[in-house]
Amino acid sequence: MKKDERWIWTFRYAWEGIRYGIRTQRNLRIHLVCALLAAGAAAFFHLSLMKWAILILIISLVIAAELVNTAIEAVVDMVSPDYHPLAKVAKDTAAGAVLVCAIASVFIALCLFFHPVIYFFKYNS
Ligand SMILES: Nc1ncnc2c1ncn2[C@@H]1O[C@H](COP(=O)(O)OP(=O)(O)OP(=O)(O)O)[C@@H](O)[C@H]1O
Repeated sequence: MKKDERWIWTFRYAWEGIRYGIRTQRNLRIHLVCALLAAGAAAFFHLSLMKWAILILIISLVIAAELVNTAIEAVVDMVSPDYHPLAKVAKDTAAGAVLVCAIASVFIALCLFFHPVIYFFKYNS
């Protein structure tokens, strides 16, 4: 394979990983639905460009954390199919990372939408 063709395959493998995550991880699908709802709300409330940027950043962070969690689960299942306390540590801390990002995303969404929602109901009631 030519060197300049390799980056295309890198994208292809990355896309396969994302598709695998969506296919197998229920939580990832839930995060994606929440992300679509948040993007719809952002469009509805005409969020500023800066707020859009923050929203996209936190959505990407949650989805990336979920994909890394999926990767860690796969590696743990491969190297330690039987119970091992370190396998438990790896899976639980990876899941903890997703939880931290998900909780942060809820608080950030509250900050982003607080004023637009207040103004919307103030001037439409
Ligand atoms: N090989 C193992 N050794 C020790 N504990 C394990 C092992 N596999 C799983 N566990 C424990 O069981 C929990 C659930 O594991 P599981 O593989 O079902 O992950 P999960 O987070 O439920 O994955 P999914 O997102 O696919 O539902 C882990 O968080 C961990 O505490």
